[in-house]
Amino acid sequence: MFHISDRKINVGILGATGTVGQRFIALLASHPYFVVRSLGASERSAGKPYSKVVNWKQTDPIPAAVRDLIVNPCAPEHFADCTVVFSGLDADVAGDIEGAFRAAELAVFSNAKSYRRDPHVPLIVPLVNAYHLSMVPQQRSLHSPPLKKGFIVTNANCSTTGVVIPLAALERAFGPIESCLITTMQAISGAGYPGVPSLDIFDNVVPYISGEEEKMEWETLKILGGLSEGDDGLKAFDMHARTPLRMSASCTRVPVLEGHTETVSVRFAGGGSALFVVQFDDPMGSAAEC
Ligand SMILES: NC(=O)C1=CN([C@@H]2O[C@H](COP(=O)(O)OP(=O)(O)OC[C@H]3O[C@@H](n4cnc5c(N)ncnc54)[C@H](OP(=O)(O)O)[C@@H]3O)[C@@H](O)[C@H]2O)C=CC1
Ligand SMILES: N[C@@H](CC(=O)OP(=O)(O)O)C(=O)O
Repeated sequence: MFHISDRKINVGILGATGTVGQRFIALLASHPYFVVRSLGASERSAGKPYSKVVNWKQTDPIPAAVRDLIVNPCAPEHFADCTVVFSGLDADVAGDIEGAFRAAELAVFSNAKSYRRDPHVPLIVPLVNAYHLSMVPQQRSLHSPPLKKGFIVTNANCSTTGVVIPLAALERAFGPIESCLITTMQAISGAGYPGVPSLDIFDNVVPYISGEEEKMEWETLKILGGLSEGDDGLKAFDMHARTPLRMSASCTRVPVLEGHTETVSVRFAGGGSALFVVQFDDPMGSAAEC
């Protein structure tokens, strides 16, 4: 009998020295079929052993399998052994680098925002819209030149991820939502390391996180909306167009180390409303509790 764990898949991590990259390494350390083969970071870290350049912030020690790996520059030729890369790159550089890895026929799963608005890139929260992965063949075929294996898939903003899970469940139970009002209380871990200055966050609530509100409003529509097909035969993300959804988010940062909280108020197109609180421990996407 075939067991998936019999088939090892070599993976690389881009941005391996950062907060998200470290979390990837910790999560993959005892994975049954992903094996971390290559680590990438900036020229500042490249050429040195991982343990010497990383400012390790996880509770468990650096896994033995990666401690002594020499960090590579983020160029596809250093990841020739890999079929998949997970990216925790700084968004300022993720666009070009992830694009080059896709063009080199690697499967790229990114945490950065750079491709989330791309009309051919799925923005996936697995419990909600895994079916959006059906966009991948079109993404490959429209690439110039067309690709056989390369593609990019992104995950969502952490606050978006936490809220779309209950929103999708509510829509399944009670029909389309027509308006949604969210207030977030986001932990400082979401801002990475060193993150928010202590004098700004200690004994305070910071009432604004740059770009966060727009991301929550836009990403929610892409994730909860379906797929439509145009006259040209191309698939498109319909952005909840069949039953328009008005989103309004207000994002704040609170002096909590880990765990975002959000209060959410929704009104259903068919009448009725709901008010709930969602709390999740891991900004990279653990299950939400309502
Ligand atoms: N989707 C989600 O839930 C979340 C997504 N994010 C996103 O993930 C990404 C990483 O965040 P975070 O880990 O906090 O960031 P960090 O600043 O901690 O890490 C950034 C990483 O990018 C690398 N890097 C920076 N510049 C370059 C370059 N020119 N070439 C190659 N590598 C480079 C750094 O390497 P070096 O150490 O050598 O400088 C480091 O490994 C961001 O885009 C962030 O917005 C973050 C939190 C949650
Ligand atoms: N903005 C989130 C983390 C983050 O980096 O989001 P994004 O992946 O959308 O850039 C926070 O500060 O808690």
